[in-house]
Amino acid sequence: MQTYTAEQVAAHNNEKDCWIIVDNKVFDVTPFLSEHPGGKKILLKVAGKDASKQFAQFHNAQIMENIGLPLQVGVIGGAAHQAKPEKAKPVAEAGNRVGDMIPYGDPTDCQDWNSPYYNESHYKLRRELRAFVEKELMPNCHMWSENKEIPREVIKKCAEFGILGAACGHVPEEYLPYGLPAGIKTKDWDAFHEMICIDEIARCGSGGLLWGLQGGLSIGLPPVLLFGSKYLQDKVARDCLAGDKRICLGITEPHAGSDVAGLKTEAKDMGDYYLVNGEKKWITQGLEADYFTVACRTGGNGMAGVSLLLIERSMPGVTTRKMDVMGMFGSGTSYITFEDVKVPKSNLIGKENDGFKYIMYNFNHERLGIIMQATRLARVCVEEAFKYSNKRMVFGKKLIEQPVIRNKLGHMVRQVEATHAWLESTLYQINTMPAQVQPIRLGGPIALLKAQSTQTFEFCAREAAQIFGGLSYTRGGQGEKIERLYREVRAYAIPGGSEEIMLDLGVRQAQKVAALNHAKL
Ligand code: HEM
Repeated sequence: MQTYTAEQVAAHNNEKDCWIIVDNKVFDVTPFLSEHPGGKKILLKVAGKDASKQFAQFHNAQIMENIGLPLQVGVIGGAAHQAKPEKAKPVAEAGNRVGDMIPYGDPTDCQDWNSPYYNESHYKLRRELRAFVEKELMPNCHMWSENKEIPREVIKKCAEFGILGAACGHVPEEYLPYGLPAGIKTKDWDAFHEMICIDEIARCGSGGLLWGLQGGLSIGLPPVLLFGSKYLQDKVARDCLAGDKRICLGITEPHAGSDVAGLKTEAKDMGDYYLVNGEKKWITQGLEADYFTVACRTGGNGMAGVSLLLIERSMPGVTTRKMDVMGMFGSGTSYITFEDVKVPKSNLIGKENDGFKYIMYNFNHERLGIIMQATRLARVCVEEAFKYSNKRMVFGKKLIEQPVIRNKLGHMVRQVEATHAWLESTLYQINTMPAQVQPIRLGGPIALLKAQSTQTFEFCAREAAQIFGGLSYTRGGQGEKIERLYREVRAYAIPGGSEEIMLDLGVRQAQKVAALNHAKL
């Protein structure tokens, strides 16, 4: 790239020829003057000068990446060598340190704390994912969210990186077209690897992106993998994990949400097929799904009469329509109708009338996914708030110098760190506790932890929004992530078991376990 001296740049100082310097990079902003959302005059005031401070004050990193860099014409002499490296130190030389060391912007194990939970494979995974997410997802995340669509080729790229394969727990090697991320073998894959995958993607600060990539897949495919026949697994698993087909889970209905056992979608036994009629609502990734793992009533009332069927879009009578919702843009939230759909008996997942058991089994995995996401999204609020408080000047001081702002940050941090520590301790149980006792021992704590994580997320989104002020009320720009996250909180606090149901379930389960343990109550 061409090098210039500050004196050379200073000559480009008028409306017809306007250059500026930001962080030792030289930009020709002449063609951008009348398009600049902040105004022409403000740019002309710094024409030919170093405007690094002003740029940092009003823009986020994505603006430099997407709009600034295409205007770059050179660097300040020797800056190619002097330029600050992107990261404080190359991660490879910094032990387990990952990220920019923004206070609490990453889990403590990434910021020089010792941890009993992670080995080199976890750090390798984190580093590789971070580079992938920062290059392929983060710069365009806001645009996809505003367009309410994640391009197919992005989903394919994520599949090729192994991200889709990583979203469904333990997947047999034969169904993983691209293996797992960072070359990790299936036998070595554990709950912490899964958490790191979600954690790194969630750094984009968009639940819609996460759900648009894998929100349906991570809950729709596991029942097929765990309980479906080889025929069904062969039919769907590889294509879905390759990002070529999509699958979703259809449980919630207009008349049955938390009350799963009350669902009404009917699958009538017609001999060699089921005739399915009913409606499903708020189905993530349903809009473009090729396959639907659907809870239907095959027996009497209540939980004993529910079965899971794999319904295919190609079957006549399946219709999906886009729902207009508050957030999670790009995740394909849909309303689905099944009208006289003939579903072959070979598409029954597991045994007839055992569906409720499968759904409940699946819920712990689903809830852990929600917890991992909500905890990182809350952390994004902390990170953004810390960064902004360190640059925003109010009453002659940086925001961080105001005790009231430090108080807000303190409350945010203590909740995120407590939630993350509880999550890690729970994942350690998933890795080490015998599988057969996990549903009874972990169902309650996972339910309570889900409520803990979503309330933490809600608190942090609110407090970060207060710190960002009007910027968090504005779509795009510096408060972009906070504005989006504030709208996405409900998508975490309600589905997968609302906070109210979770808190109640957690205590009921505790009573059950206490009885089994002959607790002296
Ligand atoms: C490469 C150079 C620059 C580019 C590509 C650029 C781009 C942008 C963009 C995309 C926005 C809209 C941000 C939003 O949606 O919130 C914006 C806003 C703004 N820019 Fe720039 N800008 C540049 C340089 C500057 C400089 C040097 C200054 C100050 C001297 C400046 C001052 C502002 C201001 C005051 C706003 C409005 C901020 C707000 O809405 O809160 N810009 N700029």
